[in-house]
Amino acid sequence: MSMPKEVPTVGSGSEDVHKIFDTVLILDFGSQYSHLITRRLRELNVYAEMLPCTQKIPELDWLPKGIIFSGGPYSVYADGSPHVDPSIFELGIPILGICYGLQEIAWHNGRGVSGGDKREYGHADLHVIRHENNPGIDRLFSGMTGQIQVWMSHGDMLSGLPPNFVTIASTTNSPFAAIAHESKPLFGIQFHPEVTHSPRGAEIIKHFAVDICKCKQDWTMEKFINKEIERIRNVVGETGKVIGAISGGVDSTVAAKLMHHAIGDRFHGILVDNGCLRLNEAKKCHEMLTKNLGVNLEVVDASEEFLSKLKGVTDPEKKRKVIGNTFINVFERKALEITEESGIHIDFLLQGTLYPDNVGGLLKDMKLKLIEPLRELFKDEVRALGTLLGIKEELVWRHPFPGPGIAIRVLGEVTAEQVDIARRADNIFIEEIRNAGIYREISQAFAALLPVRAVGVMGDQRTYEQVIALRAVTTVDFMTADWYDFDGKFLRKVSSRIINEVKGVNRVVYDVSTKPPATVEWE
Ligand SMILES: Nc1ncnc2c1ncn2[C@@H]1O[C@H](COP(=O)(O)OP(=O)(O)OP(=O)(O)O)[C@@H](O)[C@H]1O
Ligand SMILES: O=c1[nH]c(=O)c2[nH+]cn([C@@H]3O[C@H](COP(=O)(O)O)[C@@H](O)[C@H]3O)c2[nH]1
Ligand SMILES: NC(=O)CC[C@H](N)C(=O)O
Ligand SMILES: [Mg+2]
Repeated sequence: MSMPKEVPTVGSGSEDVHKIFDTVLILDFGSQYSHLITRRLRELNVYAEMLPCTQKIPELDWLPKGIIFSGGPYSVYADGSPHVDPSIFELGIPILGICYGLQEIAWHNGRGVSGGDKREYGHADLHVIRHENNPGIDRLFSGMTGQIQVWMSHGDMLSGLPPNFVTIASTTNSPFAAIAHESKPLFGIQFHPEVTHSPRGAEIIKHFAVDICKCKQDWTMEKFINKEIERIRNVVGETGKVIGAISGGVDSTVAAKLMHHAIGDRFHGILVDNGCLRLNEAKKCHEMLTKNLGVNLEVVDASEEFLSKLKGVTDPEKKRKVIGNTFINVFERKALEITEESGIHIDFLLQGTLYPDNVGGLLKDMKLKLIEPLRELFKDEVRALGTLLGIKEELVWRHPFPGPGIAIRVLGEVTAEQVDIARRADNIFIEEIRNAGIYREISQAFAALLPVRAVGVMGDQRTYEQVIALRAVTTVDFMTADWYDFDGKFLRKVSSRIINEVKGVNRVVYDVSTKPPATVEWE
């Protein structure tokens, strides 16, 4: 569940934004799809924000035009399960409950929810029930009649209709699959309209946000840029300085450009060479960002520090922790150094965090406050933003590269020698993908170095060397992914180049696993 963050953060969502845009507030009960609700609303050009489910509306300094309760992994009737502040139902603001959210509405409005006999996961046929004699009560389903396909993921269900509610849709397993209050703007649906598996889900969300909540559809990327630049200027003040964690990846590049627009040279980007970057990455990024984007960027070579801390570490999560903590140490040291040199105190650290990124726990002890201008956005929105800001296509369409870098692509212990092997193989793979003109068709590609040795023969000599696994996937959102179907000739060429050019490798394999059950990365 999204809990309030442990670090002070100044993401989007200062009070002024609510003066400009009508806002739908999503109260998050921890569903894996909560952020997709925000996403669907923004596709309608409706501004949306998500807060923890326990948020009390009177404590906000703005009022949402509508509220959506997300789904969640809990059961409303269980001890300790999360609940909204009950006064929320008295505000007169339209509410839509999704899955757990529906159950929460029923639970607060005097009706039981219980474990059903049958769980419903996957597709279901929803029978829409029209109410000719009660016009408007079924307007969530305007223009829909008969059966529509929806996607379900629940085990609990309403054991009856709460007083003053009517049923507006049902399925064979859920007699109260959608309900509406007779006089108040309260709606609940058992299915998930936010996932693409509910083909008419976006329409249902539109009916709620636009027809029921009367939200204006005026949220655009251009407005986002202006709002964000103004917000950054307000937060940072006229003389404040910001340092930025810049990796050369899409997200931090776009964030840096935005920051540069907002405060110019008072922004100081820092690219940390953690010893696990791609081949010549630090140098290439430095050139691209300073020359093409005019961003003030310094490369800090901390590779020895990172590699020495990674010594003996083989567990993937431990690698991430070590690297995350070392990043923080480097940034804090750097901030102090700049303060000592210039006498200007540095309060802020810019990060290219996106909506679906999970930055959790790591930053607990950090003294710098985070500025995360892209916190609200998804990858494709960031690419659209980058394009609007005039960033070159080559940069905007780079494949994502994880913060821990090659450290999680060298399976087992990370040493400079192992990173070097993986990095050289990776470089050949990506080079050939670019030469073949298929870079944009692939969402992400890389080489991983396996910690096993295999027997081979090279120039009549027996070899006993390591294996490179190539991975290339296509995906929309990185939640699910498919392997890319290269032709044999291409793979033959890459394999031959890697085995010939990269010392220490005598075998290349291609990973043909989908996500799920595999992940994109090998660690
Ligand atoms: N080597 C690095 N030096 C400085 N900051 C870094 C480095 N690696 C990652 N970061 C910070 O961590 C954030 C998260 O990394 P992430 O890989 O998700 O984003 P990105 O590198 O900006 O974009 P992309 O997803 O395209 O790789 C970055 O936006 C950046 O702020
Ligand atoms: O910044 C990052 N730090 C990490 O620790 C990390 N682990 C995975 N990834 C990236 O997330 C996407 C999905 O990866 P998985 O299928 O392996 O979880 C892919 O794009 C991965 O590259 C990371 N990015
Ligand atoms: N996806 C959900 O919101 C599930 C809600 C509840 N835990 C159920 O199983 O019915
Ligand atoms: Mg990256």
